[in-house]
Amino acid sequence: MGCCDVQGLKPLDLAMQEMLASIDAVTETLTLDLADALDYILAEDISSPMNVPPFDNSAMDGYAVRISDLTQSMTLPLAGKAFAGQPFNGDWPLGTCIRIMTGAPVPKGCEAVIMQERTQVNGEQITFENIPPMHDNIRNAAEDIAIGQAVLTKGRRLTPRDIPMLATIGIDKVTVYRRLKVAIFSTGDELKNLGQPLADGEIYDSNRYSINAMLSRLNLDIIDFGIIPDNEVLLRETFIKADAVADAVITSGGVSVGEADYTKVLLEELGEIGFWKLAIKPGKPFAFGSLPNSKFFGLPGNPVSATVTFHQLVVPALAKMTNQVYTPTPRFNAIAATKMKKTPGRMDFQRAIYSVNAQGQLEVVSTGSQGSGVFSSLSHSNCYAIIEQDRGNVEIGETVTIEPFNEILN
Ligand SMILES: Nc1nc2c(c(=O)[nH]1)N[C@H]1C(S)=C(S)[C@@H](COP(=O)(O)OP(=O)(O)OC[C@H]3O[C@@H](n4cnc5c(N)ncnc54)[C@H](O)[C@@H]3O)O[C@H]1N2
Ligand code: MOO
Repeated sequence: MGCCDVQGLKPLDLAMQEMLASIDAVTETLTLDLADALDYILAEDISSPMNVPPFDNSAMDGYAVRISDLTQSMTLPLAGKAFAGQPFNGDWPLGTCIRIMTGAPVPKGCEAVIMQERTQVNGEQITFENIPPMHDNIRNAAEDIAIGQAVLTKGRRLTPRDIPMLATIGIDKVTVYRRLKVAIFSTGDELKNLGQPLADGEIYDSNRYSINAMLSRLNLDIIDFGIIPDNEVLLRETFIKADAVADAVITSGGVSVGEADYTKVLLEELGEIGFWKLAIKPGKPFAFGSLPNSKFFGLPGNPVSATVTFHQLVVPALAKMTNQVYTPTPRFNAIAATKMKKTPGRMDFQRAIYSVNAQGQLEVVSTGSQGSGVFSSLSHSNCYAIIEQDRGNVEIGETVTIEPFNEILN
C-alpha cells in the first residue's frame, strides 16, 4: 500500500497532507466595522487609499528653519506657529523661523526642524546651537505607506497590530470570512461533570475543558453537547445533531479498540473515515473523517493525547477551514540536558521544558513521566521535544527538536 509503516500507522506528515487536501474552506463572508474585526480572517486584499503620513510633518517640538538662513545668522526671529492639526499657512519671511510641534505639517520651504533642547529662547529671538543636516527631523509624506501600496492580504487573521494599521489608512469596514461553528462532546460512562461527586471508577471530564480553552483562543462559535455515555443510540443521535449544526465536530474518547469504543463505527456508518491511527505518540488512535455536513475529528480519550492531537492536527485543519494563511509554529534545535526514553516507530511529542543555558544555548529537559494520562507533565512543560519516528532513546548532549508552545497553549 505504501501509505503506512509496518504497524499500519500513518506518518504524521502524510496524514496532515491528506487531511488538509480534503478540507474545503468556508466561502461565506460578512462586512464588519473595523472595531469588531479582531481575529477574523480577511476575505479581501487591502491596499492603502492614502499616503501615510499624508503630509511632511515635524518629528520634534522645536523650530522649522531654512538651512540658508542659518548660514547667515544663528539667531532667527520667530514668524509664526504650527501645531498638529493647525498648520502655519501665513507668509514665511526669509531670515525667520517658525515654532513647530510634533506632528504639525512643516511650512512650505522648511528644510529642517531643530528640537527645542538645542536652542536658547530670548523672547521672540531664537538662537540655535548648530546647523542641522538637510531634512533633519522631518517625516516625509508616504514614508510609511504610499497610496496604492499593499497593506494586508486575504487569509490574514486580523491581529491587534493589524486593526490600528487599517485605522491609520482610514479603513472603517472590512470583509471577512464568517466564524466557524464547532461542536464538541466527550464520550465515556466514567465521565462526570465538575461539581458532581465521583462514584467508584468515575473521573472528571477534563478534555472538554482543554478543548474549550484551546478553541477559545480561536475566533469561532462553540456548541458544547456535554458528556455522552458509551451508548451507541445516544452517540448516533448526538453525531447527527452535531453534524447538522456545525462545520466541525470534535469528540474525545472512544476511538480505540475497546468494546465501548463506538466513535469509529459511527463515523463509518454516518460518514467516511479519512484516516485513523497515526504514527505519533501520544495520539495514535486520532480519527479524521467527513460527516454529511461537517468534518470530524476524533481525539483519543487520554487527556494528554487529546490536547496534543488537537494542537498539532485540529488547529491547522480549522485554520484551513477558515481560509487562514497558517504559519506553522517555529521549531528549534536544543541540547538534551536529560535523557529521553523513546521507542522507534512513532514520532513522539514529549513534554519538556526549554531554557537558555549559561553558554547561551537552548537546552531542554524532560518533565518526567510521559504517560498519556499524566496531565501534570503537560501542565509543567513549556514545549514539545519532538523526537523523530525512527529514532530511539535521546542521550544527554544529543540535539533534539523543540517546539515552544504557541498562543493556543499559553
Ligand atoms: N488494546 C489497545 N488498547 C488501547 C490502545 C490500543 O492501541 N490497543 N491505544 C491506547 C491509546 S494510545 C489511547 S490514546 C487510548 C485511546 O482510547 P479512547 O480514545 O478509546 O479513549 P477511552 O478509552 O474512552 O479513554 C482513554 C482514557 O482516557 C480517559 N478519558 C476519556 N475521556 C476523558 C475526558 N473527557 N476527560 C478525562 N479523561 C478522559 C479514560 O477514562 C481512559 O482512562 O486507548 C489506549 N488503549
Ligand atoms: O497514543 Mo495514546 O495517545 O499514547 O495515549
